[in-house]
Amino acid sequence: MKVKKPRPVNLDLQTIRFPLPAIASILHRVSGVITFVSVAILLWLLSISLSSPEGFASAASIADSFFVKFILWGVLTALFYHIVVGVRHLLMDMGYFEEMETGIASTKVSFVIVAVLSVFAGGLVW
Ligand code: HEM
Repeated sequence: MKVKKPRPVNLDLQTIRFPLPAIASILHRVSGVITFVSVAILLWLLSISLSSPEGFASAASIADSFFVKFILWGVLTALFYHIVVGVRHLLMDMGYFEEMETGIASTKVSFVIVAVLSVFAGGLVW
């Protein structure tokens, strides 16, 4: 079929403005992937720590560096983000927050909850 008038096409990602719920959705997928990868690493660390008293000591020394603590904090923040925004997603599946205004408001509330939990995660790690 031939289109008479060419339709406007904008594939330049740098000029597309995403609404806040769209950004939250993309980050939710990213946080899911981070959680998926980190589960394997955390299980490996757990198995070392449970293997023997020496194993526990070496797992504790691995987790003692600033770099590893920073990664652990990031992993916990990604997990909290995934859970909080995931619950919001499930509420949307039930029919809540489907309009643009409530969608944006619930996204902002989710971000604030995640920020608080992220500070809490920092307290746990350090
Ligand atoms: C080890 C734990 C978890 C892992 C590795 C994980 C991983 C993922 C990944 C990779 C996705 C993206 C799928 C996609 O966008 O195609 C996803 C989606 C989702 N996750 Fe998780 N997840 C975990 C725990 C949870 C928890 C505790 C919740 C609780 C609310 C949750 C809620 C959701 C929801 C609602 C979606 C669908 C989002 C959508 O349809 O766009 N997840 N998860």
